[in-house]
Amino acid sequence: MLAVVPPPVTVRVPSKINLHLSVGDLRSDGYHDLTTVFHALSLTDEVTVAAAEEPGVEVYGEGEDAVPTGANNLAWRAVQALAAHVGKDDPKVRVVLRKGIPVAGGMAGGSADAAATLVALTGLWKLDIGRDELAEIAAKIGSDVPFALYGGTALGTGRGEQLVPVLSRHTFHWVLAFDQRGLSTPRVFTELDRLREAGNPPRVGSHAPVVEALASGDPRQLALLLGNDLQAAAVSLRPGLRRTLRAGVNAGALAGTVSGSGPTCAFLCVDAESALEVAAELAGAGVCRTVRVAHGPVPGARFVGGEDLNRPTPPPQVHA
Ligand SMILES: C[C@](O)(CO)[C@H](O)COP(=O)(O)OP(=O)(O)OC[C@H]1O[C@@H](n2ccc(N)nc2=O)[C@H](O)[C@@H]1O
Ligand SMILES: Nc1ncnc2c1ncn2[C@@H]1O[C@H](COP(=O)(O)OP(=O)(O)OP(=O)(O)O)[C@@H](O)[C@H]1O
Repeated sequence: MLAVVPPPVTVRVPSKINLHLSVGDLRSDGYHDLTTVFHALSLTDEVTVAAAEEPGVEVYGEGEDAVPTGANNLAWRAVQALAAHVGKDDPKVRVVLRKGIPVAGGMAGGSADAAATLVALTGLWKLDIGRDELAEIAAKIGSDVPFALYGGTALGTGRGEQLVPVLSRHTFHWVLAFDQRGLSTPRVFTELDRLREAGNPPRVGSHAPVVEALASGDPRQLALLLGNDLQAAAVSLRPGLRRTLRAGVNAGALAGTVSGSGPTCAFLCVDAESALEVAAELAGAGVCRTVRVAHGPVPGARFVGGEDLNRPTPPPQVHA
């Protein structure tokens, strides 16, 4: 009898920025308590999973050479975590990543791929597992993985894995400046600890005003409130980011912030038209590798129709 091979499954997954990121002290488990407002952006990765005799990971697109394809790829860790959860040993799966999210850019690209892989495998393996059960598996893979499952705008606490949705009435328009190289997340947290031991870098206040600004939907109000405790550490490790942040505001953005652990800078613009103008001017300013426009909030990891494993990666929008 012929075995029936299920068709490949593709999932699109958003990147994130942190509109507000307050970092507490170092915990005994090596993590820091956080309070953060996550915001999912339309800059996405696509993940296809397919049954295959030769299991493994393939990576195409943004930063493909910097992404491991072995057991430490976060997408492969998701395959193993879900397989263990449902008692499948030796999962025969091929995972194809089409990356649009910058690698080690502070936009949770690897976490996004892990979240997308979990969702895609529920389709491939026909599993009846809801988002909340997937989120528990996701949190074991990384602090940012659960948010990529839900998307939207959410308040994150704990390591960032405990989530509550936040009402956001408006589509906000962003310009993203990718840096030449990535930054290691643990290194940026360690640099913040060092800066705090040496002095008193500024700390962001409460997240409450950011939540109010999101409910009002006014980008000008939100722009005044963007804040990230990791920004001082990212700038300390990559001083050129100061120039990038200034250049975005000089180009007409309402405000700029380092995204998460950096080095990507996110600039909030008044509307879609302004974002295109800011992107064009920033691309010409010579302060970053590549510029993209994006909007948020957008939903979390979602199935995409029309499977084709050989589909090329979409071209970038604006180049520096
Ligand atoms: C900077 C953020 O992107 C903000 O959303 C996240 O906190 C980072 O999340 P992530 O990349 O999923 O991080 P994980 O893979 O969980 O952790 C990587 C490393 O970052 C540091 N880390 C991460 C999260 C956290 N709350 N405290 C930390 O100190 C730890 O050294 C940890 O070993
Ligand atoms: N699927 C993946 N995509 C990108 N990087 C991956 C992946 N799997 C493992 N990695 C490794 O993880 C490192 C961090 O990648 P990632 O792109 O998730 O960083 P990040 O966006 O700064 O993360 P975060 O914002 O969650 O801190 C990379 O340098 C790479 O070596």
